[in-house]
Amino acid sequence: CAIPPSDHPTHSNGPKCPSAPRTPVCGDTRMQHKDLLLPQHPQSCGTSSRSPPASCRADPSGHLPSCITPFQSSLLAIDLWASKRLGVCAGEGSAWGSARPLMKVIEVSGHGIPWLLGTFYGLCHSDSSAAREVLLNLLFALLLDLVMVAVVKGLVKRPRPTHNKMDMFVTISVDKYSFPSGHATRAALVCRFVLRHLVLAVPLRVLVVLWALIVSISRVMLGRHNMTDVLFGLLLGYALYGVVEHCWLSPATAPTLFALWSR
Ligand SMILES: CC(C)=CCC/C(C)=C/COP(=O)(O)O
Repeated sequence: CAIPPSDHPTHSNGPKCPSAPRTPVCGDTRMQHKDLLLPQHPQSCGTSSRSPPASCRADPSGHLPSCITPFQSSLLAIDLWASKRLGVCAGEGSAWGSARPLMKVIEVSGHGIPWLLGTFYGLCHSDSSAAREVLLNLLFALLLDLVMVAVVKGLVKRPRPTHNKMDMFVTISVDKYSFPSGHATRAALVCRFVLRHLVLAVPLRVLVVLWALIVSISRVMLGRHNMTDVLFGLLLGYALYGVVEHCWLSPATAPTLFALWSR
């Protein structure tokens, strides 16, 4: 990676930022300011639209944490650069653009709508009380996941990568933000849930784990997310399963809810 002189953090008509890191440029994957967390505050140091220094974006009235260190901003820069390189299905003209339709099928397999509708359908049509208990808890897990992801996205407000084409199947307003990946949280949560509560043969268990990994990797390949969005999403989904397990709904703990679904 080279650092072009034009990206030096001192701007001719703005405040000087001597300690700010410069932005690496590799091939045509130059990072832009909007790739970093948030829209810039007008008073913050880097007023240029070209790679302003991350540490100068620390702004008490803005959305970036004021404590971001040069080390953290370097990690973010690496994340943006590597994610852009890995976004090989971000468009039809991208390096692996022909695989984009397949990636979009994988995307739908991890989308909230099919999971919510499928779980609800199963709940309405299941005859066994044990199956109803598992499905009711899966529904709770999926809703909890949607709420948590929406809250974190709304708080962090990290924009999606600039190379992302916003052509996703059914989104809600916070889905313009990227951190964390809702698909990754759902994949990790559903994977843990299924492995714990469904009796599956080993090859099927392996397939479930592979599905979760493929859904997660496809988020970066499609250009929807940076790697840190997906990694945090996986951790969040994994942790959310712990909450679901802790609050496990049963006829003893939630009798009214179970009465709704009993026949
Ligand atoms: C509308 C419903 C029920 C769910 C939205 C699902 C969705 C579009 C999540 C965004 O996922 P990423 O954060 O991985 O892009």
